[in-house]
Amino acid sequence: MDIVTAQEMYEWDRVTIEDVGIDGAILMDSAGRAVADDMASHIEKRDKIVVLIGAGNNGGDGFVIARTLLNRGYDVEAWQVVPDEKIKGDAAKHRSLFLASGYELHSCKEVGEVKPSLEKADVIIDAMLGIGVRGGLREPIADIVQEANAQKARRMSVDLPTGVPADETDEQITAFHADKTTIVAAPKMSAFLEKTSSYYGKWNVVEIGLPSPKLPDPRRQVWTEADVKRTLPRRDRNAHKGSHGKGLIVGGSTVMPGSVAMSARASLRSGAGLITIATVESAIPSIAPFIQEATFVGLGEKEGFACRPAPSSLSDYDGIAFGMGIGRQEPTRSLLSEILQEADTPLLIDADGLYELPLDLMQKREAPTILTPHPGEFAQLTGKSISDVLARPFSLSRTFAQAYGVHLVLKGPSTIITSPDGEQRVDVSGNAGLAKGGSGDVLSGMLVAMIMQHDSMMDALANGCVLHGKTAERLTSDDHSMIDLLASDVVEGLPITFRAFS
Ligand SMILES: NC(=O)C1=CN([C@@H]2O[C@H](COP(=O)(O)OP(=O)(O)OC[C@H]3O[C@@H](n4cnc5c(N)ncnc54)[C@H](OP(=O)(O)O)[C@@H]3O)[C@@H](O)[C@H]2O)[C@@H](O)CC1
Ligand SMILES: [K+]
Repeated sequence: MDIVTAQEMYEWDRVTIEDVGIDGAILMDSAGRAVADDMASHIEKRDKIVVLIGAGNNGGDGFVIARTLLNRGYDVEAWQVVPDEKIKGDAAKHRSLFLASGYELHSCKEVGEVKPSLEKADVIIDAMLGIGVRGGLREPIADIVQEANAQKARRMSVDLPTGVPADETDEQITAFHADKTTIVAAPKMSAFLEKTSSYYGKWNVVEIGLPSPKLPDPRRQVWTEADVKRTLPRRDRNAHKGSHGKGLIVGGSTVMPGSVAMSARASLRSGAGLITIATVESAIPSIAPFIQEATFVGLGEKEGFACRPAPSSLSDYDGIAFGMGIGRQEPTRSLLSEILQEADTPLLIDADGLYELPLDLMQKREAPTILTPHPGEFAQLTGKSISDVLARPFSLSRTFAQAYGVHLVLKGPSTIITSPDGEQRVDVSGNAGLAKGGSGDVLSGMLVAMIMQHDSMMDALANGCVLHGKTAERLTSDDHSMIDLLASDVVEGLPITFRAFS
């Protein structure tokens, strides 16, 4: 499922109308009818429905939706919240069709006129503004949004909640707070951003008749369960332990010995053939009983933290993860520098490994490098503030991944995975149960296993993220709550997820 910016959506409309020749008013009719069909499945015939209609094409969709629902016998009051002369083009055409069909159109210049209807409504449909919003809301729309947000009615938005821009934004916004949004054709970026996603409520996308083969590829998509099922490698009957990769997990310290064990276990539960843990010599006896399937390499240590030299024969491994519980001390960072220069296999760097990362060495690597920061770690890597990262995760990820030639997994409620050439995939699985210590260690372990089994790095990373999130979702819907779920529960929940997906 592609994710678009406003500009990309306008280009899709242009291609459809100008290049393919589908009439704009017909397209609007298809869009409005598709949205009406979707909303009708959430509305009862006895519900009092108010449709709020703005001046642009979002309002045009609103005229089609109101007419379609009235044709089907729903109890609808249509309210135009802008002066007649503002309505132009295809929207004006659908306004005429609405009136010519014999339906009543109310209009208001200020919120007081529509307020009694909003108070009586069971459902408020917002077709005031879509991707064309610019700047803060003007009156009377600002007041109407506030009034609608204060009602008990179910709020449903067409394409976007009014006031939410399609794209990344630094601005503070006031917006319609939808319980449900029916998105037209493709989700817009703002559905995945911290500041704006909550305004959408539950959302889904309706198909409106755009010609897929002709639409420019935004190179940004939601990675769905179906995508995982399609791309997850199948196991060959003749496989042996070497077929699925030898992985090396470098991490841990005397004060944090457990995280490497968790990563290793997650890696093995995700199909890695063999896993070696490289950790400080003194921690091995305490870790080993918890992970009988792994082999160990002892690292030299200074005051409990790992130091050079790196494990010999790094090239024997098919994938390496570095950083979990390793600490941020200088000797540890020298160890990473050595590994960055010597490892000619995919290298994933997480957690403490991301601290003061030598970016120049990363740029020089020929084998893939994968970084898995959360927003705080990414802010430190880019020199931005966390709020900048949360406001512009798509653009900052793309710029960074392209500049340093890395695969970036920017973790969050919407995890954004970016390739060195700027392709992006978004994983929306998971829940607040994952916001715990150890979740990142589990994900890193899973990703190393995925990298070793997939031919495509992007498939590996996106599949690993979705399988991680889906496991948490399943566990919190069955035996656990988001409060008690532990990272180790996720590891032990992996078998059922893999059975469901493969
Ligand atoms: N091609 C098609 O037919 C298809 C179109 N589609 C639909 O069209 C939508 C995009 O339509 P759009 O481009 O007309 O923009 P839209 O969001 O309606 O807003 C423009 C109006 O808002 C006004 N306005 C702006 N900012 C404002 C503010 N802060 N406060 C108050 N007013 C403000 C602005 O006024 P102006 O600034 O021009 O005076 C103008 O009148 C899209 O989301 C989808 O629903 C799809 O169905 C696919 C097919
Ligand atoms: K809207």
